[in-house]
Amino acid sequence: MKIGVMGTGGVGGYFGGYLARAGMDIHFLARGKHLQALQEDGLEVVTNNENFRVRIHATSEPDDIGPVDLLLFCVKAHDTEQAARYVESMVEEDTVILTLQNGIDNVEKLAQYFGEEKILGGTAYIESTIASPGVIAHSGQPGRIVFGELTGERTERVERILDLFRKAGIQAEVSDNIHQVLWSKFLFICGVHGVSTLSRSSLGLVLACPETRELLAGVMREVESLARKRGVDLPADAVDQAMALAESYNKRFKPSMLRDLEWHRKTEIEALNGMVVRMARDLEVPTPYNEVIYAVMRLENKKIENPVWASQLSTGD
Ligand SMILES: NC(=O)C1=CN([C@@H]2O[C@H](COP(=O)(O)OP(=O)(O)OC[C@H]3O[C@@H](n4cnc5c(N)ncnc54)[C@H](OP(=O)(O)O)[C@@H]3O)[C@@H](O)[C@H]2O)C=CC1
Ligand SMILES: CC(C)(CO)C(=O)C(=O)O
Repeated sequence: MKIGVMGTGGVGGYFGGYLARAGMDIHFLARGKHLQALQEDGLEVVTNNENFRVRIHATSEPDDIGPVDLLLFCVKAHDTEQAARYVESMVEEDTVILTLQNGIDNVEKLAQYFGEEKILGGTAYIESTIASPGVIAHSGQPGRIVFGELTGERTERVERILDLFRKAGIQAEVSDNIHQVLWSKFLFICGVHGVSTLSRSSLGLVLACPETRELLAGVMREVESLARKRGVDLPADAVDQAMALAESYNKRFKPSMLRDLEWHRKTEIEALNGMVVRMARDLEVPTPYNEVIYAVMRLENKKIENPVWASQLSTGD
C-alpha cells in the first residue's frame, strides 16, 4: 500500500516515522528547513523509551509522489483547505484519506473537496511536536490512533489500514462510531486546550485551582449541550469521563494550543472553541465560557499573524 503523509509534524512525523521504520512505501510532504533536514539527514523520532532515525522520501512537490492508496492528513485544522488543494494530484479514485487532526469539521471539509466515500474519520492520542528541523519529540504514553468509516461499517479497507498500523508497532483501534469519538475528544480538548491556554498554565495547575477546575468542567458542559442539540450521541457521562481523563494526564502536561501560543505560532482556536461559539449561535445554545476563551485567543492569533499591528498598539506614546 502506497502511503502519503500530508504534514510531517508532531502527528504525521511520529506515526509516519513508525511506518517508515517498518519498511512501508511511505512518502512525506513537508517544507522549509524541516524539509531540508528530512532530505539530508532523515527523520528522527525521539520518545520516552526509544529513539530512531530513518531515511525517508520527503518532498514539497505532491507530483513527485503521485497518487497514493492511503493519505494521512496531519496538518493543523486551519490548514485543511489549503492542504486539500495542494495534494489533489495524490488523490485518485481509490485513494483513502484518513484525517488524524483535532476538530470536528475536517471530515466535512475533506469530504466536500474529495467526496465523502474517500474519507475515514480518525483521531490521535499523542503528545508530540517538531523539536528541531527533522526531529520529532514525543512524550507521555505511546501514541494511539482511533479511526473508522463514517458509516461505522467494519470494511475491508479499514482492516487493511489497521493491520498496517499494527505491523508498524502503532497502537490503533477501529471505532464503529467515529462521530462519537471525535465529539468526545472535541469536548475534552475545547476544555483542556481552552482553559490551559487562556490561563497559560499546565493542566495540573488548572485542576489544582477550584475556580479554573470549575471553568474547565463548565466549558465541557457547554460543548456537551451543543453536541446534544446537534443530535450527537455522546455517552450520558461524557463530561465526567473527560474530567477523569484530564485527571489521568501528567500534571505538567501542556496542550498543543498552549505550546503553540508560547512559541508564537498560530493556534487552532478557530477550529476548537471558535467552532463551538459559531455553531452554538446558530442553534441558540448559550456558551459564555467558550465565548470568553475564543475572544481572548482570537486576539492572540491576530497578534501572532500581525506583529507590527500588535506592537503599534502595545508600545510607544
Ligand atoms: N501534536 C500533538 O501532540 C497532537 C496534535 N493533534 C492534532 O493533529 C493535527 C496536526 O498537529 P501537529 O502534528 O502537532 O502539527 P504540526 O504543526 O507539528 O505539523 C503540521 C505540519 O504540516 C506542515 N504543513 C502544513 N501545510 C503544508 C504544506 N502545504 N506543505 C508542506 N507542509 C505543510 C506544517 O509546516 P509549517 O510548520 O511550515 O506550517 C507542519 O510541519 C492538529 O489538528 C493537532 O491538533 C492531535 C493530537 C495530538
Ligand atoms: C490532548 C492531546 C494531547 C490528546 O492527545 C491533544 O490532542 C493535543 O494536545 O493536541
